[in-house]
Amino acid sequence: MNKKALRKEMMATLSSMKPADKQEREEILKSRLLDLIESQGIQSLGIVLSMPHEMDTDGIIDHLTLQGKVIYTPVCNYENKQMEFRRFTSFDKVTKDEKNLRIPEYTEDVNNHPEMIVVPGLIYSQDGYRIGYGGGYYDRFLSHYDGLKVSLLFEEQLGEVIPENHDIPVDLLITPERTIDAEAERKRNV
Ligand SMILES: Nc1nc2c(c(=O)[nH]1)N(C=O)[C@@H](CNc1ccc(C(=O)N[C@@H](CCC(=O)O)C(=O)O)cc1)CN2
Ligand SMILES: Nc1ncnc2c1ncn2[C@@H]1O[C@H](COP(=O)(O)OP(=O)(O)OP(=O)(O)O)[C@@H](O)[C@H]1O
Repeated sequence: MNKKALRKEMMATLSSMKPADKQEREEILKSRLLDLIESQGIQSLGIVLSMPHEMDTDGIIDHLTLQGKVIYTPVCNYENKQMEFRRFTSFDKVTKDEKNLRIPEYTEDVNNHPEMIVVPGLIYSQDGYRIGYGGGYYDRFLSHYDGLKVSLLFEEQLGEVIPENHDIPVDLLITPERTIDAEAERKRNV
């Protein structure tokens, strides 16, 4: 199957998850991520404002904002294909971009080097390679980023991903069941 068909299939799988079941697993993912942030002493992080079929990030963002962590969310420039991370302060100060994605209202407070970035995606291999939504926004961005890269996913999203030249793998994969040290998997595979 090509990447486009794989994306479509995974979107359908995610959309067909029973809401109660999805919510229960998201709660586990949330607490696993919060534990990691705590144990690593992370103060600043980049994370998406989720779309309906995605892993819900609003609860995570709420919790971290209350803890005083500094949150940045992505804003895409669809012309030059670049992405930057803008400071998020409140859900009252969120607007929509031209593709209907939620973004923080304009602020000059941009930080492209938060300590951790939660990287979105549809399909992941155990060694941290990823099929995203196809813009290449994260791959381009991550080529200049050297902090901790973490992804949150359901077990159903683990599969085979054939790495391409520009693909930047993540360091850790968190599922409701386990945390996979993707970097160690890569070392094991060479
Ligand atoms: N919630 C959330 N925000 C996010 C992402 C994400 O995965 N989730 N992104 C993660 O990268 C970035 C946005 N990614 C995008 C990827 C592709 C297109 C896009 O141009 N889509 C085409 C259709 C592509 C297709 O053929 O399926 C379009 O809308 O015309 C837009 C945004 C930043 N913000
Ligand atoms: N570092 C880069 N420099 C230039 N072009 C890139 C880079 N990374 C990705 N691209 C281009 O972006 C397009 C989409 O890439 P790809 O299919 O790997 O996206 P993806 O991994 O699904 O998305 P994302 O990285 O946004 O989650 C491709 O045409 C690819 O060549």
